[in-house]
This record gives sequence, C-alpha cells and structure tokens, in this order.
Amino acid sequence: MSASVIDAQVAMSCQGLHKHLGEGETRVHVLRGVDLELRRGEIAAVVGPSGCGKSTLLYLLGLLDRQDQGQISVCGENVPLDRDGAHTRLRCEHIGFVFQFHFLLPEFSALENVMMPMRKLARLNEDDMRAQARSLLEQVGLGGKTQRRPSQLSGGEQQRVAIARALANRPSVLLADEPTGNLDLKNSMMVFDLLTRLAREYQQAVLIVTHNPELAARCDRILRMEDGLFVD
Ligand SMILES: Nc1ncnc2c1ncn2[C@@H]1O[C@H](COP(=O)(O)OP(=O)(O)OP(=O)(O)O)[C@@H](O)[C@H]1O
Repeated sequence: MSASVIDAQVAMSCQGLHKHLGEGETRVHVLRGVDLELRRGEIAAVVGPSGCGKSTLLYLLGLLDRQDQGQISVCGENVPLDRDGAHTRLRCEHIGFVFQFHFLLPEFSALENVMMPMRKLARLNEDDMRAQARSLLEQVGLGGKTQRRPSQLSGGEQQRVAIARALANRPSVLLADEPTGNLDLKNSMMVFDLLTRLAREYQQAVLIVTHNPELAARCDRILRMEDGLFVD
C-alpha cells in the first residue's frame, strides 16, 4: 500500500498535545503530550479516572479550544493554531459532536435541529437539506416524529436526534462525550449501537469518552488515559 493510501485512511491525528487550564495557583497541566491517530471506520473509546483530561482532549480535537503545544490534523490537513476561520471551517466540514446533554434547540423541531449544521455549510438548497435531514431521522428511527420539538420526545429519542444532527454534514470524525450518560441501559445500548452502525456505514472515525466499561468493551480499541497521557 502506498503512503498516500495509508494517509487517506487517517481521519484525524494529533501529536504532542499539551494543555494547561486555570490561572496562577490553580493552573493545571492537564494534557502532557498526547499522540493519537484515528482511522476511518474505527470506533475508539477513551477511558480513565475523573479529571485525567478526557473531555479536555475532546474539546481540543473538536477544535472548540486550542492546545498550548502540539499539532492536530483533520483529514490530512494541519490545523493552524492562529486562524479562527480555519477552525470553524474544518469543524463544520469534518467534525460531528454528540454530548451527554443533547443541546438541541428547544424552540425548533427535530427536523430543523438536524438541518442546523447543514445551514452553516450552505452546500445544499432548502429542499435537499430537508430531504437529507428527513432521511437521517428515518435512519435513527424517528421518521414519524420529525416535526416534534425536543420537549415532545423521550430522552433516548432526543439523543437520537442529536446523533442525526451530528451526522448531518457527513463528518469524517464523530466525537462523543458520554453520549449515553443520561440514558437507561436499554436506551444506552440502542443509542450506542446506532452511533457505531452509522459510523461504520459512513466510514467515520468515532472517539467516545465513556465511564461505561460495557460500552468501551464494544469499541474496536480502548485508549486508557491517566494524568493527561495515554498509557498501555
Ligand atoms: N477551567 C479550569 N481551570 C482549572 N482546571 C480545570 C478547568 N477545567 C478543568 N480543569 C481541570 O482539568 C482536569 C481535566 O478535566 P477534564 O474535564 O478534561 O477531565 P475528565 O477526564 O473529562 O473528567 P470526568 O471523567 O470527570 O469528566 C481536571 O483536573 C479539572 O479539574
């Protein structure tokens, strides 16, 4: 296999990521040189004790915060540290998020919520956005509830809308922080299975932060973090 073919399989990577948080006496060296490579179609779990830096890493990889040192690449493109515009573009084009709390917009229907990321990219016209959002909601089993607002859906259904929204722009990387953290066991498994099935179908890389050992065991790879570093 040639080098370029191998590179095309890498959805996201980072080298030597360092991050401090806080000021003065409360300043903490949270990430201490994290290296990671995520390949298309793989589902990796990040596990580790509370406070070891899992969410901080997810924020950096999601281009929602900046590292102090180190390099992040998305689909082979190095992310510049100093250009907000480039961050926003790369985030919208390549990265989807699912958080513990879905952050759906309460005043909008499920359909409108799924269309939101598409509107930001503005690649499709209104009819195509609507058709694609409807199809995504069908895939997560909510084809009959597209006009409902979040408050008219159950917790598991809301999280499935959040997954459809995260997939709206067909991201190369899906970052999930405790995506099933507020769901019961049955719904957790349903949401997790859906997330992983769709990710494999679309050949996305998925990084899931979880405290749930059962979910971690169902991933392709488990990355253990301790004190700001991955350990064997
Ligand atoms: N704004 C901040 N100022 C100072 N320290 C912070 C700040 N935010 C987070 N921290 C510290 O950074 C460390 C890493 O936090 P992070 O949220 O990444 O941990 P985590 O592994 O995701 O934990 P959990 O499993 O509990 O969610 C923790 O020690 C936390 O107290």
